[in-house]
Amino acid sequence: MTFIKSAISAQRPQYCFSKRNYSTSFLTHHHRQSSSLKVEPSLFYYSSLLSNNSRRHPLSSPSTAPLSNPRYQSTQTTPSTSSFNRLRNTQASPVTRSIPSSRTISSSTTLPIASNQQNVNMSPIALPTYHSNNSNSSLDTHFTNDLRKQLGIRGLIPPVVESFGQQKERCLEQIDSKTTSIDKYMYLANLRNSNVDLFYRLLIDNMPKITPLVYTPVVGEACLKWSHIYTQPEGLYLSWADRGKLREVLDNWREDQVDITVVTDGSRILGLGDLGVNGMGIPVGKLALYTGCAGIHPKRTLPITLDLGTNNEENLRDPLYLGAKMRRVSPSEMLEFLDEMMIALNDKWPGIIVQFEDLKDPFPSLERYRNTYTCFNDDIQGTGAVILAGVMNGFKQSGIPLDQHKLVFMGAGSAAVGVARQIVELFIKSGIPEEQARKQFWLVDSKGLVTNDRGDKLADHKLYFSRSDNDGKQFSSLEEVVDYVQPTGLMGLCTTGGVFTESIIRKMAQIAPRPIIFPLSNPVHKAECTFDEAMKYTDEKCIFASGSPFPDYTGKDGSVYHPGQGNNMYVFPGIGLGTLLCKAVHVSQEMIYASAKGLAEALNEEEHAQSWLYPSLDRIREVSVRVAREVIRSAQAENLDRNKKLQWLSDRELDDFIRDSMYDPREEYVSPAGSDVGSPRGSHL
Ligand SMILES: NC(=O)c1ccc[n+]([C@@H]2O[C@H](COP(=O)([O-])OP(=O)(O)OC[C@H]3O[C@@H](n4cnc5c(N)ncnc54)[C@H](O)[C@@H]3O)[C@@H](O)[C@H]2O)c1
Repeated sequence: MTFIKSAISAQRPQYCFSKRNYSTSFLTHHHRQSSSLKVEPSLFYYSSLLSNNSRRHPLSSPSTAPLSNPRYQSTQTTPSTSSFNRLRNTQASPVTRSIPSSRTISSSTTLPIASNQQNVNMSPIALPTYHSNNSNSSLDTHFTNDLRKQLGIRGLIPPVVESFGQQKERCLEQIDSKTTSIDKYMYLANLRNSNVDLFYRLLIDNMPKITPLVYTPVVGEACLKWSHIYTQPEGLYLSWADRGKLREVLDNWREDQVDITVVTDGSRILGLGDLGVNGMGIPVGKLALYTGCAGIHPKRTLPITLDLGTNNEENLRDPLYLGAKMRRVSPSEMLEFLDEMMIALNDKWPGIIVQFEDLKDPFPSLERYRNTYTCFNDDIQGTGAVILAGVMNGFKQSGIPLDQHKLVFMGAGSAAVGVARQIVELFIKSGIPEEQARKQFWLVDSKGLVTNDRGDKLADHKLYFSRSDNDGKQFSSLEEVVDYVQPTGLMGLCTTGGVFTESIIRKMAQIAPRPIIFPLSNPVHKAECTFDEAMKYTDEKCIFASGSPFPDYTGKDGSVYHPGQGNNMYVFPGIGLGTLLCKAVHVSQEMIYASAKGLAEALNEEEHAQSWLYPSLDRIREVSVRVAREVIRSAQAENLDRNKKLQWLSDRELDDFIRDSMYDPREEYVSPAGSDVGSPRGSHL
């Protein structure tokens, strides 16, 4: 049914809109050729069966209706004291009938495929008789006997009717049987494309095991080999060759509504450098985490990779490289391209959340768009928030008052500056004047301590923390800086493994009773020190978090210590979910700060008792609810929210609403005879 919708919408003329600087060259109406559409009766039968039973959250918009553009349309405030439950009961319009967004199967021979993360040719193509409508498995052992009868597919699936539990068991067995990480990655990619619900059930129920195979670290290897392991399209490529026509390219995406996109230009993928379009694994993986961790519906996510050339010689020489074989366009050309993209995206999907990822220079785009569009940069802001959350808990454990902390940062790139700026916010909010708060930071880069009289031209983003109180002294080594500053905390964001030496760590233990040591560089071999080293050289006193996972440490008395991991997945899914649900106009600095506060407060009693800095990843969906709640409250406080109805909910009611909004594939939604047939939860997202 979804592809029927897609085919119909493909024939609709697209709206034009006028906006300053909008190039008229891509303000065209386009009509698509009508594709031939043959649908067998069973599809309609199944569709009506499902639609008759689908349910919808009363506070939500129908899944087929795009979210209103918060910039142009304000949702009326509901000045009511009614509780969430009253809203639930009284505001529910007669059930909005909609076709479930997943676990719908179709039977067609000449339909264009509507695929979640596939960009396919518009012309009718021959399909197998039973093809998925939305990347779902065409024939699923999950289908009940009744459903198989109704669809006329008896005998085409193995006889047994399986639960998610049984299906997951097989998946896990197959993953374990694969010997290389990349084989596991490819198996999961195939599952994501062939059986969306099962993939996400597997991910949600096995977060610590599956996440590293879907995202970091394995996605790094996948990106390095992307052009060689490629089997099927995922995501959308916006190419330099298509500039001036980006709006038309967006029309090729087969979903009516997209709520969130992750955009990379592949210029700085993880710590691996310029990988060009091979960076597509990053937006694909990150959006899988948006769905897994925060329940943003997979149909409403869009991975985008910009093909603006590559300066990677290997790519340029590789006959199988999947992108344009040209050198990268200039930074100003790239900004022009981004301008067009942002306008086109917001024209096609008003209010879409844009998350920038792994751009070589992430600051210009963030500064340019943060107050105009709903966007954020995870490398700067997400990192800043997640580390701030750990630091908030760490400061409490350190026993040192906030205004007496002195923090040395090894590294002064986007992550370091993002983290330092967030901690400044904390200091300011706690009553420390900004000028004083700023002076509690010492940033060191590859040229030494960042000072005003160092002799080189500092990048703009370093200026805020550049020091002039160094009495003309220049420091070329971290140890000299530590001796001079006597810091209470050491943050490593310099991509250079082992620079927190034994001697430096021991000094930290002499300076502070419980020194904060955060070696945050990824992957593991680039970490500034290991958990083992930090614990050993501080006599097990350090407050520790890393970017990459480290094994537990067993202390001298046999106690087992668990290292904190400042993983961005603690915050970005909740930031996206909160922003989406309250329909925020922008993602403000306050909202980012609030996400950190939400994360810091998400620890349960047991985790607090063990002095953890971050909650268990097993509870990530609950953590995302908490983060989303804080993001929504912050947007409300700044009047950036357009979904005013949420203002009338208590925190508990708001949490319930957030939970109810999350996509969560469940058994009961696929039983044709059951009363609750319909979309998995969160269909309105
Ligand atoms: N949640 C997390 O833990 C998290 C999030 C984002 C980034 N990171 C990690 O942070 C690191 C930095 O990321 P980024 O995006 O800021 O990179 P970047 O390239 O923008 O910055 C690196 C900085 O380190 C400095 N540097 C490099 N070598 C150095 C050396 N030997 N001594 C001192 N300074 C040196 C550079 O001058 C630069 O200022 C990466 O390893 C990344 O994986 C971790």
